[in-house]
Amino acid sequence: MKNSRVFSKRCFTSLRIHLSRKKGFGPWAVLAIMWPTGNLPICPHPSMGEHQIPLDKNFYRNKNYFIIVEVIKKKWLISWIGNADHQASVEASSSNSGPIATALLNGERFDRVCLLTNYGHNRSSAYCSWLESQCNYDSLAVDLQEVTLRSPIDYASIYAEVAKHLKDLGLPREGIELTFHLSPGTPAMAAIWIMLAKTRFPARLIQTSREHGLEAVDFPFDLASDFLPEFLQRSAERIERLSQGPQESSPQFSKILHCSEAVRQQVKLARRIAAHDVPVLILGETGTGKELFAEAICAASERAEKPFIAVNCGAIAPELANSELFGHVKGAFTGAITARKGHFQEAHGGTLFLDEVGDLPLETQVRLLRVLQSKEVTPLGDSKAIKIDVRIVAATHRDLVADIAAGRFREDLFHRLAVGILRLPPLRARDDDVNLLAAAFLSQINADAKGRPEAQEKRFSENAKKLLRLHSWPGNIRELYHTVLRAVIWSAGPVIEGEDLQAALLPIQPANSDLDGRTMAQGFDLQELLDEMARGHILRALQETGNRKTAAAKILGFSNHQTLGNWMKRLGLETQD
Ligand SMILES: Nc1ncnc2c1ncn2[C@@H]1O[C@H](COP(=O)(O)OP(=O)(O)OP(=O)(O)O)[C@@H](O)[C@H]1O
Repeated sequence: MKNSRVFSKRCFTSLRIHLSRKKGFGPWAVLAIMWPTGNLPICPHPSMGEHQIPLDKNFYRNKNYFIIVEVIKKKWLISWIGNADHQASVEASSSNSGPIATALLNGERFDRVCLLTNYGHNRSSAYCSWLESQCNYDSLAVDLQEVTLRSPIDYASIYAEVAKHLKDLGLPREGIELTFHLSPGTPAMAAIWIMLAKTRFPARLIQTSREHGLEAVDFPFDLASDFLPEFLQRSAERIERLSQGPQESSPQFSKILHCSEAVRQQVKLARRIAAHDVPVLILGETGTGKELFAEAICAASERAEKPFIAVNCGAIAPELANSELFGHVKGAFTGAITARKGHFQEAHGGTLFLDEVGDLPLETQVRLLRVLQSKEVTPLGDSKAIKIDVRIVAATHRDLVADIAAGRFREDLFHRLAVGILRLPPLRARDDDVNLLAAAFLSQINADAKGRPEAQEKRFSENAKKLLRLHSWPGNIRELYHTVLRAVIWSAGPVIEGEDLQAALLPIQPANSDLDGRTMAQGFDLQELLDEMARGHILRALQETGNRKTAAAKILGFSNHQTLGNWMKRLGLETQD
């Protein structure tokens, strides 16, 4: 359940529901009306179009209505055909139908079943016909893919063939929920499924056995997040190796004010990587100076005299992303009255800064990867590819490791962009940088104000400096600059007192700030803070599921509703059955 709105104490006599492709909701979106009790009295067919739904006014009076937008994903099962499957089909014993048939007969329904086989054509086709006849689906269509392996225990060829087949199927794809069946085939085949499911092709895993029937397989680890941090570390080492000869002192980096060791390291890496014409990925919270670093890298590179085009990918409407980046010809789509060059063509010869690259839709990520590989762009509606020579510097504040694991960011694109990685630390982790930056901003503001009749040369009191050090700066350097500017305005005399600074600090902090809105200076009880968060999330999950504990437990990642019950008891939450 992705999104819901509560219409409190309102009555509808009828409701017009428009089913459409919604931004970010994948291909199928279902609007339904849901009772607080969890019933679904109306659930229109998940197809496009408008539905007029009559409602009984009295029946609905004084109740809360939830309008639910739920994504219905198509379910695909992918599996090898194993020896046990063949045997079951030949022996036709009712007690053992083999791993694949067991999954189809005892589990949820799949919209598509794709089977890989390294057995002969006749045997595998016969098995598929048998499987179709066994399953009580109205019409089960099994796709069979014959594969040649060096051997059924040769990891390299299993990996190459499976990955190729999944790519040919256009996976991973929004709107498709993948399931891999681990039981058929060799242990090497199972190992490859696990590896792919945890990295490039996020998928659920299942297994079957005679004793336990069908089971979901859960792993208490995540390859993407366990592996990628190490990869990031190795990338920094790779940049060090890339650099040869004495380090130039590049004045272009002088705008990056710092005295902390953490930033010094990043500037050193950036200086070196500027000299190599490779893509760069800059990671860091908002306001940490990612764009400043990108500009300095461009200015210190051989492309300094060529265009530097900065694009905020997060600000582009998803449906316009392809045309913005790659351009379009006249009439390519409704509204394309004239042809337009994309940012790639505008940056030809120079540097393209893709800020918030993690916000690009998956389809644009695929095109971007293709452009980076082929060094050619094809504007929308055109058939001719245009050669381009562009250096990419990308940046994001998002946790790309989590995005890759969740299938929101393509791992192959990540590797392509992350030849050089810079990780900009948040301001709170930069030792004395706060005071240095605040002093620099204050003297710049003093200098700008000079000559104005009411201008006063301002300085910080010791108390104000202390407060600067204690604040957690969730908006980082951007927040620091604006706070100093506000404090200059608030302070009546030449000294910025602690109270002036306190008044200038923004009271609202983002929900994901480390201390949930509190500063270190205020002090906090970690356990109490965690319990408070847990209470909030549990109540939200219960509200969204109409108090159905099993469904709420699933949302919260608990294995069953008893675990949720235990948490609720410990946190003093009443069960509202
Ligand atoms: N080390 C620094 N020295 C001086 N000014 C800095 C420094 N780092 C950042 N700034 C300034 O802080 C502001 C925010 O920096 P920038 O726009 O580069 O951050 P960002 O990480 O790209 O932010 P966002 O993720 O929101 O796009 C800019 O005005 C920039 O000039």
